[in-house]
Amino acid sequence: MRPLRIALTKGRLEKDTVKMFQRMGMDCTALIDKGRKLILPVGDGRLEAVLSKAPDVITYVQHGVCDFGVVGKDVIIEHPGSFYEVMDLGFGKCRFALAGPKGKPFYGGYQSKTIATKYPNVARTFFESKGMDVNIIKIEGSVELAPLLGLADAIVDIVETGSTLRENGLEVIEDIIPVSARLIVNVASMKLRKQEIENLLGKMEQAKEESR
Ligand SMILES: Nc1ncnc2c1ncn2[C@@H]1O[C@H](COP(=O)(O)OP(=O)(O)OP(=O)(O)O)[C@@H](O)[C@H]1O
Ligand SMILES: O=P(O)(O)OC[C@H]1O[C@H](OP(=O)(O)OP(=O)(O)O)[C@H](O)[C@@H]1O
Repeated sequence: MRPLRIALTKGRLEKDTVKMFQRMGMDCTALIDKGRKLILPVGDGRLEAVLSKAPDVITYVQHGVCDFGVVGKDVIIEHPGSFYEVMDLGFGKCRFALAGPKGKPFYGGYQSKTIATKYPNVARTFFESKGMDVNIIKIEGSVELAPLLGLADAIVDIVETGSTLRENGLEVIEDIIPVSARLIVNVASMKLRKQEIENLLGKMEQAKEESR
């Protein structure tokens, strides 16, 4: 049988996952010294990590080529799919917020607003819940630029410390929803490799408790 495969969101969440694996007593040398390699053994070789972009983590888990995935709740909300979301991993904590130029009232006025975001579904759902009709423009990164350049009235984006907003003359208008990293599991793997998966989940829970 092939090793259990876990798809990791490259970057921030990958680093926090390595720390979690280390607390679980797993050898992460290959993951740390990975160079440009994208599939790496973890621990004794019964687990391998696949490094990918966040939305692709969901794609690989949903198709069953990876048994697990570590992905932000932000990405799960934006790209819903069929998989089990089994654990809040307790890292990658941030929140979705509506933000705009400091001191400039957002609500009110008759003209419909333009919102820039990397998360159009999240933004649409948020404004629908308020009964507000807005124009949404998809931006791929550094969304804070859009109001500065006059493209948008406000943004819906991830906020952690608030420094990116502050340093660019923006402020939170309203918090939307808290976000953290989640462990997702393929539906068939959960049945077919139940014992191995439950074993690993137990160790992850323990590592999470230890990090508190
Ligand atoms: N400032 C932040 N603080 C904490 N967690 C964050 C922060 N920004 C993003 N995240 C979480 O980490 C995940 C990965 O973010 P990361 O910035 O590493 O990649 P990305 O922005 O999605 O992709 P890219 O490689 O295109 O920048 C996000 O989906 C979110 O859950
Ligand atoms: O509140 P803060 O602590 O400043 O963090 C928030 C910033 O972090 C994320 O950006 P990221 O670094 O992922 O860059 P990108 O969105 O441009 O890829 C997010 O999109 C914000 O820009």
